[in-house]
Amino acid sequence: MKIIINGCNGKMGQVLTKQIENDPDLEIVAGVDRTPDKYKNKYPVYKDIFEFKGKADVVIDFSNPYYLPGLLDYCIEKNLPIVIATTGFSNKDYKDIQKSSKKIPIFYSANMSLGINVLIKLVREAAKILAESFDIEIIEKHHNNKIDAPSGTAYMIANKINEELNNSKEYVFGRYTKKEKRNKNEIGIHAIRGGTIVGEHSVIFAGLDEIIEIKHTAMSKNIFAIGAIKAAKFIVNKDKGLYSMDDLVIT
Ligand SMILES: NC(=O)c1ccc[n+]([C@@H]2O[C@H](COP(=O)([O-])OP(=O)(O)OC[C@H]3O[C@@H](n4cnc5c(N)ncnc54)[C@H](O)[C@@H]3O)[C@@H](O)[C@H]2O)c1
Ligand SMILES: O=C(O)C1=N[C@H](C(=O)O)CCC1
Repeated sequence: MKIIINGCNGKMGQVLTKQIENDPDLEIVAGVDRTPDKYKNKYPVYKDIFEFKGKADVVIDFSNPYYLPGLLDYCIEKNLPIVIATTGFSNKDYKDIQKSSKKIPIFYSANMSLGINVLIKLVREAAKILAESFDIEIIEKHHNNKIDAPSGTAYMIANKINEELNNSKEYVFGRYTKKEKRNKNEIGIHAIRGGTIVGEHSVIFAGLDEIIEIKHTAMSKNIFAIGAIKAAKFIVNKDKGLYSMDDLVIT
């Protein structure tokens, strides 16, 4: 499988490079990054994906939302499947991803780890039982180089809980602007940034005299790269459409 890595000189791009280079079935044919000379990669790196004239089977993207329009245009023009792992997208970006998936296969997940996707399954079940009488709060922690907040994963967890509750919840980000008591219809979402924290997500169900906390801790970035490779192997021969971890790990 011939792969283009978009954002290849970022932290995730470099972890993904190592994982792919250890798999004899995979080949990186090109990388794309706005700082193409930052590392001595074994593959050519371009500033703009349209500069690559060779053949590829799939694109894996760990970069920045700024890249999205060009990336989708390229994949549609070449009829290439794409795995999008970038976070921090706007509502318009999500609509563009959905629209593009009517033409090409797109796999999107804000978190490629197996663990977070099992956590989502667990918190959906818990929310079904507890939402009437328990307050739900999400806390995420990441390293001090992360640009977007709250994390794409925190949004994804909140959206899945809300889906389970007929979209009855509204999101409250931090509480410093609020001078009133907590409303029952809220999901609070809180972001912490510091040091080299790879990624932690806790979902807290707080009730009368009892608390349930369901937590995932990422111990290395390898879990995201391994998940993205699995996603690439999964969509490479799929028809156009929008795919997610639900299709890959949760049956
Ligand atoms: N889905 C997942 O499982 C998962 C896991 C980890 C990270 N991420 C997401 O992946 C993205 C990348 O994470 P990272 O830690 O590697 O970040 P990073 O900042 O280390 O890397 C991003 C790379 O993209 C390039 N880039 C950024 N903006 C650009 C622009 N405007 N034009 C061209 N190139 C640009 C940068 O040069 C950099 O090399 C983030 O959105 C992060 O949240 C997702
Ligand atoms: O390191 C990051 O940046 C991460 N971003 C994703 C998110 O925003 O949810 C997934 C975890 C790591």
